[in-house]
Amino acid sequence: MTKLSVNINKVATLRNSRGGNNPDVLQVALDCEKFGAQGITVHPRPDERHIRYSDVRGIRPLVKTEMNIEGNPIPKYIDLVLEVRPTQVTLVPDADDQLTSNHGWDTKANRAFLTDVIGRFKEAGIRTSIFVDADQEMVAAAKECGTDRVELYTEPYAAGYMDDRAEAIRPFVEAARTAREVGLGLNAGHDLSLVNLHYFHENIPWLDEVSIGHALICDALYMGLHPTIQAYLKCLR
Ligand SMILES: CC(=O)[C@@H](O)[C@H](O)COP(=O)(O)O
Ligand SMILES: NCC(=O)COP(=O)(O)O
Repeated sequence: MTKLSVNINKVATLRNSRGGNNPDVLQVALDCEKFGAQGITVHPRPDERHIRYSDVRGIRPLVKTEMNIEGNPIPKYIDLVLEVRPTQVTLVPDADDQLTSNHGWDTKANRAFLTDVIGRFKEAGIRTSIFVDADQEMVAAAKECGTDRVELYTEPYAAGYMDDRAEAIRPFVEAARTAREVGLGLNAGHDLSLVNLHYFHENIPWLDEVSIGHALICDALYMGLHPTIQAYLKCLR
């Protein structure tokens, strides 16, 4: 079974645009679960322009499914994750001022650093995942860092889907096979949508989790949050 984890960063971005607490990010997290989401993802950035560190602390006790915290393991992020103890932490190599995530880790060049950070989170009983490009070498090297899972960065798949979806999925199937062979769990995310999700899942049915935010929240503007979450779940059946 592939779990759908809803990334609620975009809801926080909307709230932050006016100050105040509308929409209420904590309530949206609860409602996503009520409407069928099997996890909640947040990605606090150092400048807190999307989800805030205080949101992460507020959401943790409310989430009854799985909580996934994504981000660059700078010291204050590591402290937050160890304090909040989510189900899963996903390490993403974002620069401070990056608009959004746009690449995975070089797991060979950063092996010592990643091994150390992964070890600290695993010691605290937190499942770990490393954000990687669809590159078999990077997936295999992620295993050597001691992580439980990898998350494949799917933006290139989403970008290539309309032109030639068979070609766009190819490196992802290869990377996913490597993950399975070396015994890593498998997540995926970034720009997955109602257009491209079903084909992705059909080709990689052993996926453990997808985390989806931007397209899902956009769809919810038209369809409503409950029908939207149900539509995404249908793509994963
Ligand atoms: C790692 C990843 O792909 C997501 O966490 C994504 O970066 C979230 O995007 P925003 O923070 O831009 O909403
Ligand atoms: N890890 C990917 C994620 O959480 C959501 O990415 P996106 O759907 O907002 O592009």
